[in-house]
Amino acid sequence: MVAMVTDIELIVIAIVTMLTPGGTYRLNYPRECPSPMYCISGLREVIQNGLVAPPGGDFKYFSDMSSKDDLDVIRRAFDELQPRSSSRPLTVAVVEQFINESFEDPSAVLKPWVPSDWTPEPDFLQNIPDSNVKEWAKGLHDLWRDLGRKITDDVKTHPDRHSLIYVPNGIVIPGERFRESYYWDTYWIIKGLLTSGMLQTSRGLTENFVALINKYGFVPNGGRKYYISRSQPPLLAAMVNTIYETTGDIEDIRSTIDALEKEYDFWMFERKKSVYYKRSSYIANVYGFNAKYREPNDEESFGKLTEPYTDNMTRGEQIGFMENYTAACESGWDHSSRWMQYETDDPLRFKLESVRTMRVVPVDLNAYLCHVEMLLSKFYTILGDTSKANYFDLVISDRKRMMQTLFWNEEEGIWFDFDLDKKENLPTDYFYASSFAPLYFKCYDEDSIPNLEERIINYVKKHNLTSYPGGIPVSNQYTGQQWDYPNAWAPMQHMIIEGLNMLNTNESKSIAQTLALTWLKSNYIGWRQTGYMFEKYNATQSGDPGQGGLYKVQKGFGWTNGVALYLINKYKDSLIVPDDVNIGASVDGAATSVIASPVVLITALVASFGVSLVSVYV
Ligand SMILES: OC[C@H]1O[C@H](O[C@H]2O[C@H](CO)[C@@H](O)[C@H](O)[C@H]2O)[C@H](O)[C@@H](O)[C@@H]1O
Repeated sequence: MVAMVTDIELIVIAIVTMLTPGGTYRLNYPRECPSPMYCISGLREVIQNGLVAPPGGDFKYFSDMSSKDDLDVIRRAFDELQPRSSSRPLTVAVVEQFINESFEDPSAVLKPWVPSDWTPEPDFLQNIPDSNVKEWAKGLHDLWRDLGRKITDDVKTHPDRHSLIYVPNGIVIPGERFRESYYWDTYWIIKGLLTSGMLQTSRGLTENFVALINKYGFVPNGGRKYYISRSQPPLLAAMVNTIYETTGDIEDIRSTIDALEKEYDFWMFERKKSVYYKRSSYIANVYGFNAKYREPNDEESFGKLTEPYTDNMTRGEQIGFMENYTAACESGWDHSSRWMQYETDDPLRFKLESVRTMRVVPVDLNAYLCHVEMLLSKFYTILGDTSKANYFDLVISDRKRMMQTLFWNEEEGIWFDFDLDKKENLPTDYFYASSFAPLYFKCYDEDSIPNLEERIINYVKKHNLTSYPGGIPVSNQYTGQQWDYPNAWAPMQHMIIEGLNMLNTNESKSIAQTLALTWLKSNYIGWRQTGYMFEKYNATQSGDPGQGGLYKVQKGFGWTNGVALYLINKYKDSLIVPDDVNIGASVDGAATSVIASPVVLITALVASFGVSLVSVYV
């Protein structure tokens, strides 16, 4: 029987209220300046108007700089510079000099950090049979030293001077412009760290998130104040569980449980929707943003990323756009056709201007939260609190019923997002990697889906997922956005490979292995050609980095390395990588080029997609 909304809501509110310290749900919202340079009036406008250019053309750099003195002092100094008459205009040189004198490079407060549990020859390397793979795995393991950072004490003592949020332990960053920690990336980073035997570092990362939950009530998108109006996919419980499965140490649970429940409350109070469908009501979760925290357009790039889209909008439209844009950032899928108008006759079809994230009930978010509920039940059972464990069991069965009704598509044999306006699934001929989230997180009732294994395998075959040389594309729609075709992302490969593996049939395991080997081969070729690991790849060309979106493809790269290390370790006995890779190919002109110039590469990419590439910073 499906409970009516009022019943479920009453139960959820009563019990969550009962569980919340102090009896009521309260979200802290410190009014903080998103970033120092952003809060010097006049300077902010000068930057927004593009009078001065940041290094690499990336305005996020300005938001990441620290002020050398208290903001009031910097403000006064800037006021002094303001032209008193048009005969003394504020010139580029004057502003540049002011920025140089008053602010410092973002790296000043993020010191390179080699985690103390990093060792040159971790155990897992010894068991890799192929020598090329072994050398590559060693190179990946070494990258933890490049991506480790420690936040200096100045950020703690003078928080107003920095956009960075102080956390007590070292962090592992994704790489390049992403020079702070990111929430959901860290789940896959931890998969790799544990492969590398770095338990203490992994625990430190989860402790940092616990500190953020204690401060804000949730984990912000990333470790900067300009990210505190939104979170990212809630994977902290899954991180804790991954650590607990390695250690079996109950302390790993005891020390995080209160924060995990507090975070769960955030999602259940701040990101909840009642959905009335087929004469019943359900509670589901959607991505959104906290207007209480700040204006929706206080984002990190001084409006430079969104300007082209909002220029011709009214103020009201701009606010609606920014709310949905920010909600898309919270999903981690920023940006994607998943959140846009998709009707074929809509002139705004697949245009970022039409972003409507808050009108979509996302299948992956609900699978993540279902998993949180399962883990809270598991953790409370381990801690001996049966009444809380029972409560979460109850919630899980409602969650599964909701997911079966709103997301499961009997014709296609997989789960899809639900459109709140149309009251139906998003078009089922569109492929999105997120459809596999309930499989990976086991959020379904086996009794309600006969032949699940066969259904899922048929779906994989229908979309020829094993046929892509560069990994599974995140979607089958081309929009020029980065969470769309032909980009292939490490976290999605991991989720699909593991989901198929867990189905535990010979065929599903063999497909999982094929997908894993293809992905690793592509990562390896890219690495050999350029010397880098990338944030995303091109599904259509083994070894090529991904493209499109609002910033150029980033190197580093935290979650890609984490997934590669994890999969190398799992498939080491079948993994053989090619010997004859052309070494030295160029990616956006960064590496030494002996075979292709950037122009040749871009021309080749354009030819293979049949469309022009969209990128603000390329
Ligand atoms: O500045 C643009 C966006 O950059 C981030 O998103 C992308 O990188 C993150 C770090 O790897 C990743 O978690 C996310 O899935 C990517 O789309 C940032 O998280 C966004 O909020 C931001 O708008």
